Amino acid sequence: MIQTQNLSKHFGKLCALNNVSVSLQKGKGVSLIGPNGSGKTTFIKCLLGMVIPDAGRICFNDQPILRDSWDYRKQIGYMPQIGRYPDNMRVRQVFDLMTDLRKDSHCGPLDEELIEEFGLKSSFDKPMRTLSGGTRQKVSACLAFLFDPAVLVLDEPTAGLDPLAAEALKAKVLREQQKGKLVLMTSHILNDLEELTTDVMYLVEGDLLFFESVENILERTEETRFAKAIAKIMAQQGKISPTPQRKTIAL
Ligand SMILES: Nc1ncnc2c1ncn2[C@@H]1O[C@H](COP(=O)(O)OP(=O)(O)OP(=O)(O)O)[C@@H](O)[C@H]1O
Repeated sequence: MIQTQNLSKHFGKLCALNNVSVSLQKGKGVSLIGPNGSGKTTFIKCLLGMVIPDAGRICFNDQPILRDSWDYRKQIGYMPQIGRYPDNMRVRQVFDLMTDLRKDSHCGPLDEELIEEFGLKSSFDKPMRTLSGGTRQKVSACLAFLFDPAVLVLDEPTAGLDPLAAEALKAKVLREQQKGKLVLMTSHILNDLEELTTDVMYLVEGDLLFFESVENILERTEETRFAKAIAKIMAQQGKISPTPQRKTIAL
């Protein structure tokens, strides 16, 4: 569904992504894991066309993504780490605006399941600037699912959500995955990823350390729990490079 080949991105001298090649398939729950600053958000933004890679190729449904051909993005629902919205717009207006922008390309029914489950309609008349951080996250989550996209990209989806809302979101992600959608997500809360993950994409300092199924990871770490297995890998990784020297390029 999504393939990257030798994807690289530098910010000045800093190498944020270094020759990353992966294949993300439909029906999978891919967790993008790695220490702070390892390139997770940069990778996601490259897929979404929000960051332009310096080198490499991205294919969506076997078609290479070319500059200025953004149509594929309609098939991706994106929940950003921090959702930014016009402060004075009411929640209802944000949803109306998004629906209006998509009315020519989206003809199926809107997926309002999460709006109902979060009870978000009770906040529909509130201006965005007055929302709590968690409610703002709920708006971002509901928008990501609204147009029933084939791919969901969720950057720290449960951060700031109360436990009930986090569980509702996880159950929704699982249902969509079971329908055959591809879900790519990041989180530092490994327990939140446990039920949703089929494969792990592990980045360190812009390098893809491994892309591996959960079964393989459990087997090679001799652990039964996903969170423990990943923590073990992270600890080993920390021992290998206790004072990480970020790769830079000579300009
Ligand atoms: N626009 C930018 N300009 C300069 N440097 C950037 C920019 N965006 C990201 N970086 C740098 O690239 C590196 C990778 O950042 P990125 O946000 O992709 O990491 P991350 O793995 O998502 O981190 P976190 O877990 O903290 O969210 C970091 O060193 C970051 O400071």
